[in-house]
Amino acid sequence: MASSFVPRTVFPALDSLPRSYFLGHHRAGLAKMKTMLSTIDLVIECRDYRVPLTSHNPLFEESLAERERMVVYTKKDLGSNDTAADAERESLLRTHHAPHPTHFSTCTSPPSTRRILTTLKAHANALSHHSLTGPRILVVGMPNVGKSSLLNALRAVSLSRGKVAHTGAQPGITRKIGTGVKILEGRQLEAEGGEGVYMMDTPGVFIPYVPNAQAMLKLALCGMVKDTIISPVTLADYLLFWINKVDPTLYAEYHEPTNEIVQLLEAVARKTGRLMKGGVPDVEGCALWIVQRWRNGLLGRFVLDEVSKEVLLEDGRRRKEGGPISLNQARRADKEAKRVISRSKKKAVG
Ligand SMILES: Nc1nc2c(ncn2[C@@H]2O[C@H](COP(=O)(O)OP(=O)(O)OP(=O)(O)O)[C@@H](O)[C@H]2O)c(=O)[nH]1
Repeated sequence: MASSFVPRTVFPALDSLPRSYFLGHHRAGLAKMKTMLSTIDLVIECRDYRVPLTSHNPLFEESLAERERMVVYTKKDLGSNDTAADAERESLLRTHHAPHPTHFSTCTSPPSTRRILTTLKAHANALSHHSLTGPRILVVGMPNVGKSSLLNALRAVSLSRGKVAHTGAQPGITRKIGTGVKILEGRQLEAEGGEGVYMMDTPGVFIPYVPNAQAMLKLALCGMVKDTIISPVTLADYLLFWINKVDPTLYAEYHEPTNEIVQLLEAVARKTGRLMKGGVPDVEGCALWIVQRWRNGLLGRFVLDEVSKEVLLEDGRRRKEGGPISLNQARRADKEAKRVISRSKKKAVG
């Protein structure tokens, strides 16, 4: 019965879970970004609002530190429905990133895009005295965080132009650094703006070493890791763990509150007709389906990282102690990721 249901307070440790997804094109993309820095005026670093701490990739600060930076938390609409909690979270994150400007974006919300454009204009106005061609911006972030969608949104709101960057539900849609795309006309700037403000899309770059299995699960749940890397049932189980903490009635149309993922998935299979030969429930297919529903905001909207003054302080301290990550370490992580992917492919074939 719902009234006697007790959600799990801890998720199993899962020590064997892959912890790396740092691929060759991530490393190559980052190295190229580094060589381009002298032609860049501003780096926009995107992080996912649902995992504001976990989606922080230290590689960007280390490799692109010489340039001014703006932090944009994407997919704000998928984060929460609690206005007071959002306001507090946003204020803490703004203070945490100061003096870098921080924005919270929903790619389909013109007001949030306009706020970013206002900051970009101010930045460009301050710069354009010494730039002949106009300011250049690089947008960086983890895979699937919403970089291309942000670029398209800025261009649509500012110039009423259509989509130029490819977007998609899986990570790795953008594989190469794009040519500059205009997001502001020179005449939209107060000072001499040259040809306008151009933005370059970049491939998503994953964190070389994910500190623990829970962090990997959070990143995978938010879609930053290909769905073939972690078993869909494990991912769905992690989602169920979170939904039960937030509101177990979110899946009431399929099952009463439960901590048993297979029970829930079988109920989903029966209800939605996802059955295999002989009427066997397609548990894996249903696992992917419910994860996808959550990613689309159809199974609750909530933030997976706790954000408080203490947590932010502790996170900053831990990262400082962790020291910089060299590209050699990243290369080793790249090899490890390839091993993990090849193992998971073999498993899928077997
Ligand atoms: N709900 C919601 N979905 C978003 C938002 N921004 C992006 N998305 C979705 O997130 C997915 C990934 O977006 P992309 O813009 O392709 O992400 P990316 O960072 O360019 O991805 P890579 O190619 O892996 O680097 C797409 O399905 C987008 O529609 C947002 O603000 N809200």
